[in-house]
Amino acid sequence: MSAYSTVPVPPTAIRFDTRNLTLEPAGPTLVRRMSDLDGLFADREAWQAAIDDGDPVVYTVASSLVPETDRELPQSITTIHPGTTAGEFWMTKGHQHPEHQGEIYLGLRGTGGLLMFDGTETRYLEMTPDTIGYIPPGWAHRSINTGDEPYSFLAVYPGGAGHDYGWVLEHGLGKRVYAGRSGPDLRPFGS
Ligand SMILES: O=P(O)(O)OC[C@H]1O[C@](O)(CO)[C@@H](O)[C@@H]1O
Repeated sequence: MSAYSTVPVPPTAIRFDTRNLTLEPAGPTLVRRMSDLDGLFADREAWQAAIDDGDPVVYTVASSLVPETDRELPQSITTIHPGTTAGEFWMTKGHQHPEHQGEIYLGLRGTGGLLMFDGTETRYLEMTPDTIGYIPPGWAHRSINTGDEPYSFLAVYPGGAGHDYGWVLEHGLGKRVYAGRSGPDLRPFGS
């Protein structure tokens, strides 16, 4: 038997409840409030006002029991609540994987966007239920709820990839996504 086949999770059936959008056996659930998104929305005053007004939950990430460790393949369901901050759609913090590795997202419910940036080029994918968004190695990524109901998607990613949030704070993601008259309005990051 390979040394890798014994740690840390044995072959396991993970139940994906498509109605309640849960994974069982469940791992930790991460809750990100507005105050966790410091420095990410263009309008800092509007961001602070939302915190003062109750610090709403912007998104949750519910993981299965597979851990974020090297060679493992964790899964999680992210749900971003609908909302805007000074017109900018609510979104995940966004990160780069320090160990450049790919990742897939499967749209489950609601409508969203997958914004990717490689340091030069920006790509934006519309995400609806049954769309698989592919994030190639080396592309920082952020998800955005572009609808008026919660947007949920399943992520599957290499457990050793890591999350670099500083890179996104420093470089942005090339664009910002605002609520336009007829859908998402992508504006240059620095505008
Ligand atoms: O790490 P962030 O940018 O807060 O966003 C969370 C997202 O990242 C992941 O943890 C994995 O890339 C997803 O499960 C989740 O959608």
